[in-house]
Amino acid sequence: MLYFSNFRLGAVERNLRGRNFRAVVEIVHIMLLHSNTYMRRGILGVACFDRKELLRDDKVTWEIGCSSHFLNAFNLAALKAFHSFVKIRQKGLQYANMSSETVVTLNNRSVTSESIQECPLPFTYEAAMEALSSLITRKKRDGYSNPNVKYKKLERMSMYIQILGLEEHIADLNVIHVAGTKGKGSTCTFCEAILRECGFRTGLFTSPHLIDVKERFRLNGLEISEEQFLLYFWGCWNQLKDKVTEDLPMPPLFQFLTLLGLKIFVSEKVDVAIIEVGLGGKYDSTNVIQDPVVCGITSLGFDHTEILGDTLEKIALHKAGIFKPQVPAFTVPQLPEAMDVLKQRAHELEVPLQVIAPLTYKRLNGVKLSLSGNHQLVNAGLAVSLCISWLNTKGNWEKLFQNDSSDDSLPEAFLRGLSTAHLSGRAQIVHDSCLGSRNQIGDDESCSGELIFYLDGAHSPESIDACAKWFSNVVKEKIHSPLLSSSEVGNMEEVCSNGCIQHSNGEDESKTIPKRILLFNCMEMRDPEIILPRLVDICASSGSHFSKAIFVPSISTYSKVTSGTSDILLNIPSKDLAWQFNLQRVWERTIHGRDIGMNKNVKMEAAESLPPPEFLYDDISRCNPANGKFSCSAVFPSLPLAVSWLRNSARDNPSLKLQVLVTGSLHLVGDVLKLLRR
Ligand SMILES: Nc1ncnc2c1ncn2[C@@H]1O[C@H](COP(=O)(O)OP(=O)(O)OP(=O)(O)O)[C@@H](O)[C@H]1O
Ligand SMILES: [Mg+2]
Ligand SMILES: [Mg+2]
Repeated sequence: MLYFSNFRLGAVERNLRGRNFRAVVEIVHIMLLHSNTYMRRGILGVACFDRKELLRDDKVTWEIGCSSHFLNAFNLAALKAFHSFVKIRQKGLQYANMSSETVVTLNNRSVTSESIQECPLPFTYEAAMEALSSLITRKKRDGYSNPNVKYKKLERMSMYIQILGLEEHIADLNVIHVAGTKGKGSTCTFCEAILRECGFRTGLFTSPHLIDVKERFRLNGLEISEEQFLLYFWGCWNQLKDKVTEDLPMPPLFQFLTLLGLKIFVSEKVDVAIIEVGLGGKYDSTNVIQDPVVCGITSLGFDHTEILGDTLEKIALHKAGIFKPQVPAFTVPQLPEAMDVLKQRAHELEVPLQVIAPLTYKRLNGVKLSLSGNHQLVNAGLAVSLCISWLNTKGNWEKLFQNDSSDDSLPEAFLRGLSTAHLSGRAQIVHDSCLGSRNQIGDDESCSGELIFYLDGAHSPESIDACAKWFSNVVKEKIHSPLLSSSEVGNMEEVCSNGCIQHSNGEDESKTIPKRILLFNCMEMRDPEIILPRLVDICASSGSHFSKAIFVPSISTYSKVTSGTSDILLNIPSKDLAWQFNLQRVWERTIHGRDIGMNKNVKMEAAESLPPPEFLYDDISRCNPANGKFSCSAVFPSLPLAVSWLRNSARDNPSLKLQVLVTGSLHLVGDVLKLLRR
C-alpha cells in the first residue's frame, strides 16, 4: 500500500511564475527529494505538506493542490519528472506494492502514467551514475596542451563556473588546497576534522572514492546524503547540458566532480572548503581556485610519471603549480630535488613556504592518531600547520585559543580532530564479520578460524613502502606464537566429526597459526617489478613473511562509475587474466629469485580450479615450483571467488588465522570493502 500526502505548492507556485519548464522540473524534483522527511515550512518555500492518503482500487492517486498559475507552468515535462520520482521514492520511502499505474491529478485534470511513461527522466541515483560514466574519457588528457581543443582545461573550468554562476562565490570559500603524491586525502581529512572540532562548518572534497562517488563530498564530516547529492548533481548537470557547445563540451568526469564539489560547498555555505588536487596541480581542475587561504604539498614521489614527467623536479613543478602569489604554503620534508623546485617556485611567487616536521608524540600528548602508520605523523603535522595558518589568516586563532597554555601540546579541539578523522581503505583493519555471525547463530565457535583483512590502497612505490611498514608492524603486534612450519601444522591437525580441522593438542589461542596472505592487483600502468619486490623486502626486513599471494582482477573499472548499492554479485569472472598471471610471474620470481618458465596453458588451468585448503599451509620457505605449477601463489578468476575461498578456508579450520593484506589498488580495496559489507 502506498501512502503519500497531498501537498500544496503555495509559495513554490509564486517562485515558478515566469520561469521556464526546466525550473519547474527542478523545483518539483527538489520537493520530491525532500518529501520523505515531510516538507516543512521553509524548505524551498513549500507551504505545507498535509498527510492525506488517497487510494483507489489498486491505483495510486497523487493529488497536487495548486492554483491555475502553477498548472499553466506545470507542463508535461514536469509530469515526467514527477512520474520518475514516484518510481524512485517508492524505493526510498519503503512504500510497498505500488501500482504499476500512477495517476497524477492536477486539480480536475488527470494524466495517467501511460501518457508519460515513454519519457523517463534520469533523476535516479543510478541514472546519475550513468550520466557520470558518460563523462569518462579515454582521450589523452587534454588539459595539458592539446592543440585540437579551442580552450585549455582551466579556461574551460572558468567557463563552466560562470555557467553555474559560481565565480563570485568561490572567492568566499576560504579554501585549503592540498597537492602531493601521497597523503593528500589523509592530510585533507585531518584538516577537516580539526576545523570542525574548532567549531567551523566544513566542506571536504577528496579523491578517488572507494565504493560510492558520494564519498568524495563531505559536509561537516559526513558524506553527502543521496538527496543532497541528487539535488546538486542534477542541478549542475542540467545547467551545463543546456549550455554546452562544440567548443565547450560537457566536462570530463573529474572536472564535473570538482564543479559539483564547488557548487555544493557554495550552496551549503561552508566556512572552510578543504580541497584535494586530483592529479598534479598546475593543470588540475581544482586549480581553478584562484585565492586559497593556504596551500599544502604532501610527500612527493613517483606517480603518474607519464603525465607529470619522470623526474622529481618535473613532478614537484606540477605540484607547486597550486602556489598563488603571497598565499602561505606548507610542505613536509622532501628529497632535495623536489624541495629545491618547491622553494624556487615559492620564491618567484613570494609565497612564504614552511617545511613542517612530522608530528611528535609529545605534541599529541598521548593521543593516538585515528589513521594508522608512521607516515600519518607526517600528514598530521602538515594538517596541523595548515589549520593554524587558516585560523590565523581568518583571525580565529587568537579568538579561540588565546587562553591556551603556551606549552608545545596542541589545543584540545586539534587533538579531538586528529584522533577521530576517518578515511576508509588507508591502513584499515577489518575482522571479517561473516565468520563471527556464523558463530553467533549457533555453530561451534571453536570450529572457525580467523580472517582479518588489512586494507591499504597504496599503489606507488613510496606508498607501498608506507603500507609494508604499517602491515609488518601491526601483524607483529598481533602475533601470539611463532610461525609454525607446515610439518608441525600437519602433526597438530585432525578432522573432527563435523568436517572441521582441529588441533589435536591443546585448546588455547596460542596454537593459532597466523598466515599472511597478499591479495593483490594493480593497474597495468603501474610497475609490479618495482612494487612487489619492495613489498616483500620491507615486510621481510621486519620479520613478516607472506605465506601466499593471490592475484585477482578488480571488479570496479575505470569505465563506469557505480553506486555503493550496485550489485557486485552479478560480476562475471574475468576471462582475461593475462595481467594477473603477469603479476604472479613477477611474484614467483621475487620469491624464488629466478624466473620459472611456465607455459600459458598450465597457468590458465591453475586459475580455473581453485587451490585446495592445504595450499595455505606451505609457507614460502617450503614452496618449490614443481610439476610446472607455481607454488607460492594463485590467480583467482574473480574477487568474490577469492574472498569466499578465504572465508571457507578460515571457517573450516579453527587453527588458521588468516591475515590478508589487500593492496596495490584503491579499486581492489574498495571492492573488498564492498564485498565484506554485504
Ligand atoms: N606521507 C606519506 N608517505 C608515504 N605514503 C603515504 C603517505 N601518506 C599516505 N601514504 C600512502 O598512500 C596511500 C593513500 O593515502 P592518501 O589517500 O592519504 O593519499 P593520496 O595522496 O590522497 O592518494 P591518491 O593518489 O590515491 O589520491 C595510503 O594508503 C598510504 O599507503
Ligand atoms: Mg594519486
Ligand atoms: Mg587521494
